[in-house]
Amino acid sequence: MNREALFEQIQRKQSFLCVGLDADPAKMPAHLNGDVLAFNKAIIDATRDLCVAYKPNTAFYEALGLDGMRILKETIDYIGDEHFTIVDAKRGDIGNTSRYYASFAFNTLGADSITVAPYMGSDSVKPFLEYDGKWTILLALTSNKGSQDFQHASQDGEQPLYAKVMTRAAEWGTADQLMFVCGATQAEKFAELRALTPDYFFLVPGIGAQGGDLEGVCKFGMNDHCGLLVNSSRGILYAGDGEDFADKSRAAAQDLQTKMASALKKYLP
Ligand SMILES: O=c1ccn([C@@H]2O[C@H](COP(=O)(O)O)[C@@H](O)[C@H]2O)c(=O)[nH]1
Repeated sequence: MNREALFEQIQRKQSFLCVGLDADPAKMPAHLNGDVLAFNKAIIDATRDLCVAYKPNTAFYEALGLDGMRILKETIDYIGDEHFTIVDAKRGDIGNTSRYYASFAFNTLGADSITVAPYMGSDSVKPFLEYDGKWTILLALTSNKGSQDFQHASQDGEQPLYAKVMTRAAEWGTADQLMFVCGATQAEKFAELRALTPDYFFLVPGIGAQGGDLEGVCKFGMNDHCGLLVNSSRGILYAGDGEDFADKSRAAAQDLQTKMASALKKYLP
């Protein structure tokens, strides 16, 4: 899916919501007996018209063993082409290995994008960027407390690491093939992040359970293509735990979509 098609979908649905598919059998409603695929399908059916993207985090599927890989693939197939799909795997290795991480996400799973860690530098990221029509989503300023350890640090009075990552990576990939992960818990930095990379989309996790600031993210992070995909995983998936869990998930997604529709009216240039 290209940037224009993504923006068209955002405008049509008045939503830039990404539903995170972090399916945890221990948190799923008891009556599903741990059937992760049935759970995912029910969540997808309940939220399709309210979101523009889905983000399965591979950790939850890897933990299920061989069956998890099948469920991950069947989930992505079930989502279909209308939505932007993000394989949240935070990959990145020497180039020869990254090529196979990229092949898994794009050829095997058929996803639109994969999250990648920038720590190993340009040759570890470039194999992901070689796929036409696919996206690399690079970790820039993550939502967790540990982002303070390295990402906020600067060496010898230079810009902080997150800023260096964004500036350098924008030389490797255009705004039509590269996005950045910027956590909603870092909303006070969004004006700076947007100034560093005016045209790029940001994948923004951290609202809901992690306490991120949706309004701040929208106010300082929106660009003329919206430029934001805001993710919620637990806040939507586990809004209910009874037979009506999908209705509860829909209500949680609807609440976010309503807020996003007002933010688009207020902040879309
Ligand atoms: O900085 C980051 C990068 C990735 N994540 C992932 O996003 C979801 C968030 O889940 P919630 O339940 O909505 O908190 C999860 O898959 C994380 O691994 C992130 O949180 N922060």
